[in-house]
Amino acid sequence: MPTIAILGSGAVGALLGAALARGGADPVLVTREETAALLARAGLRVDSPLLGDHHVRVRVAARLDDEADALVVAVKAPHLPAALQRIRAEPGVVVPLLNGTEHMAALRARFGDRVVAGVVRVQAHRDGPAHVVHRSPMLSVAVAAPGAPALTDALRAAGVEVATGAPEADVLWGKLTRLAGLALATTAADAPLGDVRADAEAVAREVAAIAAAEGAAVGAEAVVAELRALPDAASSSLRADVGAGRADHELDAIGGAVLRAGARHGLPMPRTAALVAQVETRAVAR
Ligand SMILES: NC(=O)C1=CN([C@@H]2O[C@H](COP(=O)(O)OP(=O)(O)OC[C@H]3O[C@@H](n4cnc5c(N)ncnc54)[C@H](OP(=O)(O)O)[C@@H]3O)[C@@H](O)[C@H]2O)C=CC1
Ligand SMILES: CC(C)(CO)C(=O)C(=O)O
Repeated sequence: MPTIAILGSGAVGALLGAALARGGADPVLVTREETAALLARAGLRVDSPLLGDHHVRVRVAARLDDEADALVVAVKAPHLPAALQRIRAEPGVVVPLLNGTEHMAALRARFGDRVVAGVVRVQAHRDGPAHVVHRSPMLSVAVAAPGAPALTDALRAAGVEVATGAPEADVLWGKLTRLAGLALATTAADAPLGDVRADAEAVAREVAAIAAAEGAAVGAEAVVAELRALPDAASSSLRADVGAGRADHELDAIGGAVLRAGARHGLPMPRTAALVAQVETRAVAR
């Protein structure tokens, strides 16, 4: 059985850890000391329309000292440098599931070409450190070429939908193009998608142009059609984080990364820039 470590025991890390544990794998969640102690004592409560509502025990540690076949990285971007200090071993493959693109360089500086891009599609949040709430049955992971079979075989066995083999740019920019409009428009207005569809679609078109410049096969109209198919009530974790006054929101990893890439390619990003500025104002005011 491959050894899988997950850095971060939040919404994504805990949900995948719970799925893997229930699927018969023996993952270890690497997380902060206090959280590790609590999870070791109390285990993890999961409310999930996909996995069922259950209580599960998952191994936890505050550091990864032992070899692992795969390391999943599931912390928010602002915590990445500090969280990486906990990884003292050299995992066989490292698959980050962060939103954004710029974490790839930081991870490659540490782990070299063992880093394989990944993204997760899920709507989940934590209700305290030992309780994860999965809000819809969607849970899918995409891992770019050359893949990470030690991880993806175990995820499939645990019932998680997995796609593999697409080029890295398609995986990262495909997710960011789908996310940026939804995240920036809902957060800038502090409103659900139904109230801000025009902004979300305008940003998606601007980001799709960057994705194309980055060599990703991401069709603007396909993304806009997906946005149109989302319910009016759809929202984003960026909106939830900024609304809750969390300092570790991912505006820079999402909007900042998009604007920097736009500047690199000389592409105008007027709607994205305006929404990023509005979110910054909201975040500072809290
Ligand atoms: N939630 C979602 O629905 C989705 C999230 N994502 C992406 O997944 C990534 C993770 O998000 P999410 O799981 O929601 O985030 P959460 O805030 O729920 O969880 C983050 C986890 O990181 C841990 N952490 C923070 N600092 C450190 C540190 N120094 N050392 C070890 N662990 C640390 C936190 O620990 P502690 O428990 O102690 O606070 C927490 O367990 C983000 O990039 C997000 O954009 C992508 C798609 C959907
Ligand atoms: C849009 C969503 C829920 C898709 O996974 C997401 O990634 C986020 O809000 O951060």
